[in-house]
Amino acid sequence: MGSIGFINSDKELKSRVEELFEVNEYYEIVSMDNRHDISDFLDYELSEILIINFSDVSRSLIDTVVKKLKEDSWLHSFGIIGVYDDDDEEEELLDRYSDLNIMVMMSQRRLKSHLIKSLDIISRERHIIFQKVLIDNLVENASGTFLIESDVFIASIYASIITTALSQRGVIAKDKKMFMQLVLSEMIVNAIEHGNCGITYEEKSEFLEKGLNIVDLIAKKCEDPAIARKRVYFEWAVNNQETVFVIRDEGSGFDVNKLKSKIEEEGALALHGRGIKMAVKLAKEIRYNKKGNRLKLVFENDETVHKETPGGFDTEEVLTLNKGDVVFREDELGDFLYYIIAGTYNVYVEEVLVGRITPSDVFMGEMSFLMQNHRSATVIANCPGKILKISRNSYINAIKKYPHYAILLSKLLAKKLVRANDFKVRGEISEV
Ligand SMILES: Nc1ncnc2c1ncn2[C@@H]1O[C@@H]2COP(=O)(O)O[C@H]2[C@H]1O
Repeated sequence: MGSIGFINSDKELKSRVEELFEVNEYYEIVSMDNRHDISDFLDYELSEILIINFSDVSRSLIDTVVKKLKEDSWLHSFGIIGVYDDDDEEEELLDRYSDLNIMVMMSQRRLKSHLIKSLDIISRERHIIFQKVLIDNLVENASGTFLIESDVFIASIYASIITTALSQRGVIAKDKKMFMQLVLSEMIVNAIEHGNCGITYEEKSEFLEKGLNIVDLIAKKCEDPAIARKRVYFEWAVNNQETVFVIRDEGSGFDVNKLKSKIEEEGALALHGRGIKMAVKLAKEIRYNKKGNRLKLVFENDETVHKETPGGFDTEEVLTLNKGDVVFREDELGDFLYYIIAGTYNVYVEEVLVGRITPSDVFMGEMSFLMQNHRSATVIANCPGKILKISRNSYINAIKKYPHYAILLSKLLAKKLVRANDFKVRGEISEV
């Protein structure tokens, strides 16, 4: 996962966060409290996760991140874990920084219980998120299921993982991402609260009126092992036209007709949270099963969204390939580098399969491109795919403008080498 950047100038918070990482061998944290270090870190580490203190008095630190993102949002496609102190309003912060890919926001109180836990989930599911390790194919269907425990914070992480992936794939517009994330996370929270934990609206209101937090009510319910064992099943499937989500819980359901008539009576669904209100606006279809413990939401894909490509290459030619198409042949002169938008590709040397290239490699054809000589292998599309053809001139110009493109290419080559070593040792084609 590489280093995780922590942007913050609050000394007390710094030591609290670093303490959490000390006992964890898996992640390495780099704390930064000045613009210069942040700039360098973002350019050269190309980190996947940043932790940002959004209550930082030194706002210019956050502005540095925003500026970098504006320069090249493809290169800096990291997810953000936001922390704030209790004087700040989470919703206000989310609104203010809606351009940033905030995967989860947590108050400083929750750091101990949720920071490492959130990182673990993002790290486990990272294959479906980050642009540079993106899912194989734009044209093929993709689907998956998450099993979610009764933890309200975790719900929002899963919702953001999937909406981040959809937005990066160009399935939903960036400005819609935040709303879809909110809808899904509220629906999952409903399934946890009212489904698995069996909390009634009356019980919830009573608890809240006492000034208590719903998180504590859920924790209290989970003292019963039978409730604690229950999970929410969050399924997603995306095809060329639409994205379907199914949220199912293990509770006893509720009277769907009663909800329907309440909805008709109250028009704007006054009694039911912002999640349902937004879902009604955004979704093409919302359907509960009879029992009321399974919700299906269908969203139409946004056809007008352009999938992000690396900055500086916007005018290059996009090639569409079919299975079996030859991208280039061994020994040809290699003047172009290819950015992989979609598809998987087999690599043959003297007709022997030696490797497989996927979008996680980001580029292909970099070897002869860099060394100005002949292609080291023949590359053939393994399924329908899309690639961006980048000329030497364009790449060199991009490096002049953003020197870290050179670092990115070196990092990718190093990864490929690790994989090739793996292939030599184990004789199998693995994904790094
Ligand atoms: N063993 C390998 N595993 C994965 N990709 C490879 C391997 N060997 C060559 N390639 C890729 O195939 C490309 C063939 O053309 P290039 O030599 O320009 O650049 C090469 C790399 O992008």
